[in-house]
Amino acid sequence: MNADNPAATLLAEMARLSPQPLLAIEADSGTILALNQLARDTLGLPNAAPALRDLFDNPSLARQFLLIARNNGFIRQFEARLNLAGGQRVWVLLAARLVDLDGKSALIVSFTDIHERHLVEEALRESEQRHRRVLETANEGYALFDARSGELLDVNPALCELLNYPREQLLRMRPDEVLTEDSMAKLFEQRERWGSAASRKLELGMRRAGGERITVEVSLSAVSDVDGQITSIFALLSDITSRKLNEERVLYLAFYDTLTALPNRFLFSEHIEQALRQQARQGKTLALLFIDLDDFKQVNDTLGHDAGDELLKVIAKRLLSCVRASDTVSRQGGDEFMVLLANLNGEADAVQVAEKMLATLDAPIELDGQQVSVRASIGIALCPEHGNSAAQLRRHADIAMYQAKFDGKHRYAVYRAASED
Ligand SMILES: Nc1nc2c(ncn2[C@@H]2O[C@H](COP(=O)(O)OP(=O)(O)OP(=O)(O)O)[C@@H](O)[C@H]2O)c(=O)[nH]1
Repeated sequence: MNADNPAATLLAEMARLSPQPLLAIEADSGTILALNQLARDTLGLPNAAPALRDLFDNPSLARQFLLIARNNGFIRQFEARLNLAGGQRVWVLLAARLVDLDGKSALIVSFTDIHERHLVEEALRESEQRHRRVLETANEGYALFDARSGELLDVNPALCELLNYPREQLLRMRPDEVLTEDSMAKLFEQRERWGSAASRKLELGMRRAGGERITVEVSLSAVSDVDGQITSIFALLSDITSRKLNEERVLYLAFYDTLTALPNRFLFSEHIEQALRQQARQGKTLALLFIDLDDFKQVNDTLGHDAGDELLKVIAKRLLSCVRASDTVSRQGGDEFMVLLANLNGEADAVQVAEKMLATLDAPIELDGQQVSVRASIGIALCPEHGNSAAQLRRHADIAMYQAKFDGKHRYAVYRAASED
């Protein structure tokens, strides 16, 4: 112990025992004046200590460090990479305080090894930047929104383009300004059930700036905090409007007649099966009416095929006007239509509809300035009287229709067992 200056001896002893590396540096030149054993070992310095700038792997950072310390009198946190013993270069967090040393400014400097943390943070920063670059250049729209308020937190350029809004405007908008009402309800329902799954796919309707409606496929992923609470939702959106329209078109073509927009043969068969099941439960009468236009060929031959098409469309509308919403009018092909009447009390009800159809069709139709008159023959088959299957009913309505043609056209005929011969 230094008997002349016990306090100095104590300080020297404290510095020796400190778990922190400590250095005393001349504030102007950066020359190292003293350092504790831990600093000496960590930095691998010889007894003749070099200047601070030799310790920094970036000398301009060393200059900056000294400047700040001199100006502020202290530095709480300063990240730098130091050259350590054995040639290692390690990230450290430096702290410093300016002190007066016999009229000269000196700095007491300590540092903590943060190499691992720094590398992890750097990797995170890089990965964040990579992800951001992917999102910035992606064709898919991206949105991050608050799980509780639904507020949009982030969007990428593809989403701005998809919805046709500038980024700043989009970020200020409420979800219900871009989502349709049903889609809002769908999303809300999802939110209630978020806990059960980490990600979901939904089809949602959206409105672009200007009002155009689009359909998007949205993949939603929940983002949780350390306590497992869902804080935000990450959404990737792709425009599937044209795919949906194509699907709808394909479905439409499969089930509907493009000329008249009536159900086609295939969809009509489905309706018959359904009606037969209902008939079996309720026991009411079901009627199948087979309608074939009379002498339609003449219309085509005299006025042309396009006029014939127009006529078929008018006839479809007129037939529809004769039935209830729960009945089905279909076009089977050519000039043949079939109508399914459900929940009848008996034959008389079916006959009444057939008579109404004949009368309605009778009214002249104007085509290209000409008055055209179209008539039809109708065959009627009833369930259960004339059969319990779609095939039987079709066959018997067909036979009855030919009976009507045979009897002079422009009339209806109800199937009679004898007429099968
Ligand atoms: N314009 C038009 N004509 C069609 C279409 N499909 C079939 N046709 C025509 O409809 C006519 C049907 O004739 P048919 O049922 O055989 O005979 P019809 O002249 O109606 O005589 P009857 O049935 O005996 O009263 C034919 O000339 C077909 O070419 C169509 O989609 N559009």
